Amino acid sequence: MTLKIGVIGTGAIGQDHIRRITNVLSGGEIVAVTDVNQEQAKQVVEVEKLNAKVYEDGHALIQSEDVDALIVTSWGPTHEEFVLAAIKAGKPVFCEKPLATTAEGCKKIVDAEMAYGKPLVQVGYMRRYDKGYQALKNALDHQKIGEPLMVHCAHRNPTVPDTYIGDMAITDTLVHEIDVLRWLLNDDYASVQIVTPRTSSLAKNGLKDPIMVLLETNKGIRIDVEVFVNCQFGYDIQCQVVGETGTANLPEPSSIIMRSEAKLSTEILVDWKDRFIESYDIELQDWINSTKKGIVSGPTAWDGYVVAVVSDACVEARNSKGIVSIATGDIPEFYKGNLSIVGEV
Ligand SMILES: NC(=O)C1=CN([C@@H]2O[C@H](COP(=O)(O)OP(=O)(O)OC[C@H]3O[C@@H](n4cnc5c(N)ncnc54)[C@H](O)[C@@H]3O)[C@@H](O)[C@H]2O)C=CC1
Ligand SMILES: O=C1[C@@H](O)[C@H](O)[C@@H](O)[C@H](O)[C@H]1O
Repeated sequence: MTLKIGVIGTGAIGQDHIRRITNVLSGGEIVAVTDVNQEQAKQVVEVEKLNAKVYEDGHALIQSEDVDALIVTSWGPTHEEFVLAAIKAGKPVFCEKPLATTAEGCKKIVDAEMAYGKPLVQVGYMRRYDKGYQALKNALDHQKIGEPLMVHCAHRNPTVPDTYIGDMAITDTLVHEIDVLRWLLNDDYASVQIVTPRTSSLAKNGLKDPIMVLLETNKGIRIDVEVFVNCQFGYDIQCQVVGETGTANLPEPSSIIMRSEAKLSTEILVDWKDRFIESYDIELQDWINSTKKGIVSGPTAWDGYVVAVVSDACVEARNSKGIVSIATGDIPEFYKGNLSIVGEV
């Protein structure tokens, strides 16, 4: 059976997911699309040669009998509304990060899903599907460097668009580390502090860029994450775990090593689409397969909620310039069987 999928939001990642489902993956077909920019949605149908109907809005698409499952790739602040509507319609939904822009919004989704009685929601935290992060997790789970003590991370974007404003360094960018590190370490966060170095003269729109995020986990592991979204030189993701008997680093994406013109060089990727291309493919294929089986095997609404609680605390820490405690609460029974299945390597 082919999973008939409707996509809400045909911007950058919406188009990317449409392309991979149409040309790379198996078992799914895009039968419906919508975007507030209707012209763009029509163009995507044309360019990708989709046999898909363009709906006037997300709600009409969700209600359509032609659609089995949904992908939400519209702007972050619209996710909550569409995910709640999908749950009400009893349809599985893959929602790009963030699940909602506030913990309160995510909690409404968690409550609605539990009231529905069956998991329907997967959140697009694709780093859990990255082979590099999976290898790192494997090393930690098998005690290859002893107990983890510290983690040093960097999340660098070359530049960001003018729509990237306010707290997005936290709510749009840092959220990837918040999700993947709790999965990697099998731990949750206890507190956060944010320190701001001198701001880059190349940062636009009043952004304080870079920032340094200092997290502490319940087990006492200390994490520092540099978020620098105008670093100019490339899309650069770093993660080093320091354990009791060694260190383990996230591998660099593979690239040829050149000796030329008296220089030894390797390329650095510049686009997030390329850095995690394989992870997105694996993630969406897993979602299609799991949805057909009627299960959620990737990051759940609970994971999306926890990330939002931590992200809210980070925003508070930045504003107050102090150390903010984090209490994510106990995972409900409902979500226990669904956690971290993609982590088993
Ligand atoms: N997992 C990942 O690595 C990535 C995730 N994302 C997430 O995906 C989402 C979309 O990001 P981009 O594609 O980069 O943004 P984008 O701005 O390129 O595309 C978003 C699209 O949603 C449409 N849209 C906005 N409100 C809508 C509504 N109410 N109904 C229908 N369409 C609506 C816009 O017109 C636009 O075409 C964001 O939440 C972002 O955080 C984006 C990039 C990478
Ligand atoms: O999710 C993503 C974007 O939305 C976000 O704006 C970037 O900072 C991240 O690196 C990218 O992975």
